[in-house]
Amino acid sequence: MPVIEIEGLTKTYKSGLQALKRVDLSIAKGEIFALLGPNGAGKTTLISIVCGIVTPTTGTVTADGHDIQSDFRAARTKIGLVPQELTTDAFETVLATVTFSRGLFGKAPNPAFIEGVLKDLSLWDKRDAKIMTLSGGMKRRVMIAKALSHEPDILFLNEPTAGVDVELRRDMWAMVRKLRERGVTIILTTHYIEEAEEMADRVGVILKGELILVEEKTALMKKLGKKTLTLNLVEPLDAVPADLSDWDLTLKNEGGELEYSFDANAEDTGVPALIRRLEALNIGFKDLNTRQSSLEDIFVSLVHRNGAAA
Ligand SMILES: Nc1ncnc2c1ncn2[C@@H]1O[C@H](COP(=O)(O)OP(=O)(O)OP(=O)(O)O)[C@@H](O)[C@H]1O
Repeated sequence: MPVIEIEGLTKTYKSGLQALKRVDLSIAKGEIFALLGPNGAGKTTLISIVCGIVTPTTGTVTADGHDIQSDFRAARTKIGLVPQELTTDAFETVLATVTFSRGLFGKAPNPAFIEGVLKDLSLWDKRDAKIMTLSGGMKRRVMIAKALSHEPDILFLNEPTAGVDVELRRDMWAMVRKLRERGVTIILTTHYIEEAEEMADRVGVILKGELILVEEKTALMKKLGKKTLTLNLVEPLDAVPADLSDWDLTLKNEGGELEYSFDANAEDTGVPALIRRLEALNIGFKDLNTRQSSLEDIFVSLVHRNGAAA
């Protein structure tokens, strides 16, 4: 059963800018879904519509079966949103802010639950601190605590780790996993592909308002995955020799490294023949290694391909 169902969603802002072009997307309960896309692709617009902050031009969205427009309150109660920007009262304490946030959703007070949330986010010791006295990372944790205060089943994280340090990023990832274990569905947008690679069950790529791809992360990496063979040459080369034009080669590191990108799933990868040819040409190498292309490589090539096509 999908927990979020998006059908025929479009958004044209008053300026005439079409931020979303017919998005259809269904997200299953308990899934971690990563929405990737460059700046201005429409990620925030999409999230804002689902959270009822922006009105769609056409299309429907349901959250846990509730239409986000006709049944707004019920839909909104199911959702927690951690926005990109910090929006919170600087003069309030951590505990008051998070407690108040729960109240906004009409939920009965539950101090024990709030205590648990603050402890999970290592905020309990700071509960009496005013927000303005906290570090940027701590403020971000407060935003997450606020979003979780009313026990949502669906959590939107808009660029959760933009500009945070490595430690906080790891903490966030751990927290996201913990939430998922409890059955919370998580939709995150990110610029850090590493983050999607680490966390997501499924990945959606949005470009210029279009959801150009939605796929299981592992399948995506397998399907589009390439491997790169790097050879550390004995003598640097000025250019890739014409005799090697059958292979997709690039020189790196001032000609000291030869890189060969190939389809790891292919019957004939071209690797053995390349090695033989190098030997015949007397191009020696000291060392070699191969690596699987990352989600980042895949993403960059997708953006490149679509950008070039447009
Ligand atoms: N209120 C608005 N009025 C007019 N245009 C808007 C408005 N909000 C966003 N846009 C435009 O819609 C497009 C999509 O913006 P959106 O914020 O959804 O992208 P994004 O993928 O979240 O980007 P980022 O990663 O930079 O936040 C952009 O071209 C943006 O300038």
